[in-house]
Amino acid sequence: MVSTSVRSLENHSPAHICPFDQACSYLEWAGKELKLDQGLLEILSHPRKVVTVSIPVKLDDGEVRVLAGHRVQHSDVLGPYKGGIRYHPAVTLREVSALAMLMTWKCALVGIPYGGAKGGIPIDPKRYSVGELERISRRYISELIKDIGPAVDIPAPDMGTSAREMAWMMDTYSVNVGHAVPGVVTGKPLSIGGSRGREMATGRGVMIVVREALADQGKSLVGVRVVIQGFGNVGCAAAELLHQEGAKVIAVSTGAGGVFSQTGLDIPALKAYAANNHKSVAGFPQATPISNADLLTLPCDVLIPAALENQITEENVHQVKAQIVAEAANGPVTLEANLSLEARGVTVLPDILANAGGVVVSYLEWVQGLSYVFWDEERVNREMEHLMVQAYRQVVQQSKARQVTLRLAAYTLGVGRVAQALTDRGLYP
Ligand SMILES: NC(=O)C1=CN([C@@H]2O[C@H](COP(=O)(O)OP(=O)(O)OC[C@H]3O[C@@H](n4cnc5c(N)ncnc54)[C@H](O)[C@@H]3O)[C@@H](O)[C@H]2O)C=CC1
Ligand SMILES: O=C(O)CCC(=O)C(=O)O
Repeated sequence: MVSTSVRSLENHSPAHICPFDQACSYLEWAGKELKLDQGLLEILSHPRKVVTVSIPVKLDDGEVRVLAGHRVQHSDVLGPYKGGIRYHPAVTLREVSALAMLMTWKCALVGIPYGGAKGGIPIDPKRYSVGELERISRRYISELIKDIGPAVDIPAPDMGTSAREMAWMMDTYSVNVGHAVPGVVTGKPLSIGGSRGREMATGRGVMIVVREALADQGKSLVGVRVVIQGFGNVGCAAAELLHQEGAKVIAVSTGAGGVFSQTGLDIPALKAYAANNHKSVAGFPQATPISNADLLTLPCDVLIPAALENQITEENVHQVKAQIVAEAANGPVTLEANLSLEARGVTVLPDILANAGGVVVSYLEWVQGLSYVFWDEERVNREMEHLMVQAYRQVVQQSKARQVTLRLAAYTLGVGRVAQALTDRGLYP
């Protein structure tokens, strides 16, 4: 099974592990378990549409730079394409294609009526001024104007983007079509139709599935030792909520390094420190510095990679000491490392389940916007928790029924539902 259009591209991913090959391997694995036809798998392994646009931008010093902006629409069988936009130097078309495919299985798994997409621009946003980022975001969306829309493709934040970029994108789209269209993006500020609870949603979803997995082992979150790689939107929210629930977050990191405390970090203080320290946790008092590599191998109960893909690989998997690995990031554990963890009895909560809280609240934001009725945060959190716990239970049930790990259970549910819809719609055979 080869997706020639995307696979023919060169791979520049960290650790030389191609995220798109990984995503196709997971698809193949699920397809084999489900005994899906090869032709059906062939369709599912190809993104429906791959768009790369040029983004000319005039920098503050007058230099003109032309950036590449990608948007990959993997599947719209279940509904409009849905997925975040990433600003990170390691963005490639292969990476975006892999992440788009994951979005398809994720939305199907949690039962929301969306397909999967992802976007990205290979830039380090820290190296651009706010004005430059605004010009880049607006031009990117202008170039994609015919490819997105509230019933077509709905972007959202991912690494390196936030409500601020979503507001620029919503405004650019709206100005182009001549009226306000809040439903074109999710993860917007509250002032223009954002949803309460979206900012914390992905981290909250991570906390919920970790809590459920611990409960299935007869444990609670209280006193559980947690290590988190990444302290951005997802990692910081997960740390805060786990801390509130009584877990002991003993180490966290950002790209600039991490901090460790055997007795548990003061997360509210660390959050305030990072906010005043260019989003970095390095140098936080009352904690010991730790490298990102050492952080991943700390003795702990729960390890939460919440940054980039391919962080736990064949190289370091044997040093991982956690009992539960919750994939808050997309694709942080490679296929081989995942098999090794599962063989050792480590519970791996797969990305398409563990980090689905974000897209679930994006869906709730879209629903609120389309119905012009906005909910309080308690209601948003309650609806999200219901969908997350339901998805977790279905994955556990599938895992028991098929005698497979949680990852394969989640993938068979997600892939199976898309395959069923494709067949019911008459798109296959
Ligand atoms: N924002 C969202 O709603 C969702 C995000 N995700 C995934 O979660 C992950 C994190 O996304 P966000 O928190 O939104 O991004 P973010 O940009 O807000 O934060 C990323 C964090 O990772 C850190 N980081 C970057 N490179 C690192 C490295 N080499 N080692 C350690 N830390 C590093 C950054 O310093 C930052 O703390 C990504 O994989 C993303 O796809 C998944 C679902 C939804
Ligand atoms: O909120 C969304 O629509 C997408 C979030 C996302 O990019 C992800 O779940 O990886």
